[in-house]
Amino acid sequence: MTSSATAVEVRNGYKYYGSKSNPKIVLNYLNMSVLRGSIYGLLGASGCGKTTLLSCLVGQRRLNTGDVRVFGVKPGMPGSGVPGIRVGYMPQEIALVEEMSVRETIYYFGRIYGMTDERIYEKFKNLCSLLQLPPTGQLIKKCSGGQQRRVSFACALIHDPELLILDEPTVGLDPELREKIWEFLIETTRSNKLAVIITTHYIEEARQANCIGLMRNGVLLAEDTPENIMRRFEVNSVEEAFLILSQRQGDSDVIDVAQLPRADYQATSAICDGVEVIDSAIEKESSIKDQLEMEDSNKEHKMKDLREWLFITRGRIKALMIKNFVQLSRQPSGVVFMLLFPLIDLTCFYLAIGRTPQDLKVGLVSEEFSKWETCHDPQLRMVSAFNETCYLSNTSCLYVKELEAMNHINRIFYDNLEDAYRDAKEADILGYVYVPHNFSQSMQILIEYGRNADDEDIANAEIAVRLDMTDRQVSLFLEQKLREAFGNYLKTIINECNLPASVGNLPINFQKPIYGSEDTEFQQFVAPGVIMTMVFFLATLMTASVFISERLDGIWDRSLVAGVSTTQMLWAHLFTQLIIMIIQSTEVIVFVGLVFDTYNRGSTLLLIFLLSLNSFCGMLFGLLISVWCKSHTEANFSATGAFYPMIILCEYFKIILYIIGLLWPLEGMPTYLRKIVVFFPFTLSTTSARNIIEKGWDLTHPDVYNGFLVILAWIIIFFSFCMIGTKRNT
Ligand SMILES: Nc1ncnc2c1ncn2[C@@H]1O[C@H](COP(=O)(O)OP(=O)(O)OP(=O)(O)O)[C@@H](O)[C@H]1O
Repeated sequence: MTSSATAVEVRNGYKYYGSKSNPKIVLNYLNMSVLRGSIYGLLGASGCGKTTLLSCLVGQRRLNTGDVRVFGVKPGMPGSGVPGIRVGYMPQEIALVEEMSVRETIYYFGRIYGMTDERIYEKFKNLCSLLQLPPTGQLIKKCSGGQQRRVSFACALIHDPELLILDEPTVGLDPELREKIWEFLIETTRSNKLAVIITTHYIEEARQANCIGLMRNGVLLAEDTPENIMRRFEVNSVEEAFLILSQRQGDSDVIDVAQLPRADYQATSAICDGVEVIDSAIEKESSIKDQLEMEDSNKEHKMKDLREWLFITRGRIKALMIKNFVQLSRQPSGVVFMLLFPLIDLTCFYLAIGRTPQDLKVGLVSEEFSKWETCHDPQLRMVSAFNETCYLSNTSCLYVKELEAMNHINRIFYDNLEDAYRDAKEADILGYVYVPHNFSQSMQILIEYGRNADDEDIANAEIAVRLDMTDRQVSLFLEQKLREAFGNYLKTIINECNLPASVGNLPINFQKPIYGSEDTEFQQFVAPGVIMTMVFFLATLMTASVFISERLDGIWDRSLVAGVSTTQMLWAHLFTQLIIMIIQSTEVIVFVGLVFDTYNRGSTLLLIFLLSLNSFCGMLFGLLISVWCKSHTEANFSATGAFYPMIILCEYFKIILYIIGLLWPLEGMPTYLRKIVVFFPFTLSTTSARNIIEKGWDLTHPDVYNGFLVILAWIIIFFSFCMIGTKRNT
């Protein structure tokens, strides 16, 4: 049974990485005991499993078999305080937020441990002088390696833990400071019940520990006081003893536990118990009293945890959110990414897409006259009504004038058809318009005789157009403009010939639109989809990158060991980003409204709400990517991989991609696919946005609230998968 004097006990600890069928054994039925009020030096070659063992002690990892007890309870049990307030952990890597100052870092950990700011201040003052911390306002990234290590050490000590676990704390520190740290550890373990487990590559400094565990290939070869170890091997240094022991075990990577010398293998606390490491007062405590005390202490901790849960949770969320904002605000690229990129992207969109094409080169050939200069003759009469007869001549000039009025078309005049055709073939012009020799006369006959005109006149009253149709959007636009010009040409003739206006009209009348206007800008139509997708993926990339950095830097793990739950971490991030998303959405809507004069017939607030919800959804998607991806590269691949199918399949993006020549209308999709894509994050939400903007509908309309419901459903799906993934990872 674990005595109250025992802080840490590992029995038959077995742990492997990799698969069950091909395990890489890191802890091989290891036994270990650490007493309260003592320093335990854990020594061993690189890769022997020290960090893995420590991570099992702080509840970061679990053993595959065997038992770990910290203060008599399994790490991770509710109310155990491990991970959490009872343990101070300094990992091997720095695991601090580079953008935070020394002071902010210490306060971050203090708040996470549930300390009041006054208490943090007091402790901080002491630690500053003890560890010679750098100036309090200095950013961590501006500190030297040794300074960062000292700050990291201070973070592990800030809350007066009962168990201090230090993974190579003295690497990179000068001898004087190393000595000071050891003095501090010896003093603190003597004066209170602090237990310290320390790993170090400076084997000789471990002489100052009360107990040493020599580890190799996942087992403790020996566990004893430094003096006993040196005595047993008849050497003068711990290093020599370790060398002899290692040589005895040979170079084999696998150590057969059963073959270890009994005294070494058992490596029990009883051996280290012999050391006078505990104050006489502590020694005198009876085991019964110890037991009661331990139970009381556990109960007390449980009660305390319950009482302080609200206070600590609030403090932690606050600490995490402050950290997030500091991190973001001190990374100029982050601010640019979140606030400036949307504006830059939108500006590019509004300047590049949906604008009316200009300067379209079209060739003009008219066989009505030999030189185009004829059209500039002020005496030229193209239409003259006389005795109820309307005479037309050279009216190709009239058509050319109509084209000129259109602004979009750059007319290139040719004297013959061959030249125009050659240039069109060379793609110097987009096509040509050809007016036959007796066009005006034939047109006159057609107007006069209608269906009695002969076939030749009907054929000659026709303007021939030949276009390069490879750029479909441009050629469709040109076609429309050429028809429009002909309509205007006809109206002028009908007007000047005093004929009824309806003669020139098609018998179809497009009346005032129900919604929108006849000249609805293409941009106005596409903009909601662009904005929705843009904010979604900016949020995705930003979140994935923040979370992966946090995990790679070790801050995530360190915060978990400090007692923060994954749920708290997620909520803090979600709150932070939600605030950013609301700012971003407001900024985007105000920007497009003011700068690009985009109208909104519905509620702006509802639009901001929809956009924020959409980017929140994108953020959760980023979170999901970060949970399942190990590196930035993997995350970027996943985000990009998801981006294209989503936008290609979503209704409105087909149009943008159509413009750049990649896509076909949604109506061309197989019916089953159309039914699927409506459940994609942007499809119905974009419809909602357009219905708010164009039709002024509110949340009571199904075509508005359906978009909200789909986004909410995705938020729930992403969040659930995030929780599952995070729990699985931890
Ligand atoms: N997540 C992991 N997945 C697979 N193997 C791992 C993982 N973490 C550690 N290992 C392997 O387990 C072994 C023990 O690693 P560990 O970090 O515990 O050693 P260590 O004694 O702390 O080394 P060092 O002194 O260099 O820090 C090493 O061979 C390492 O490569």
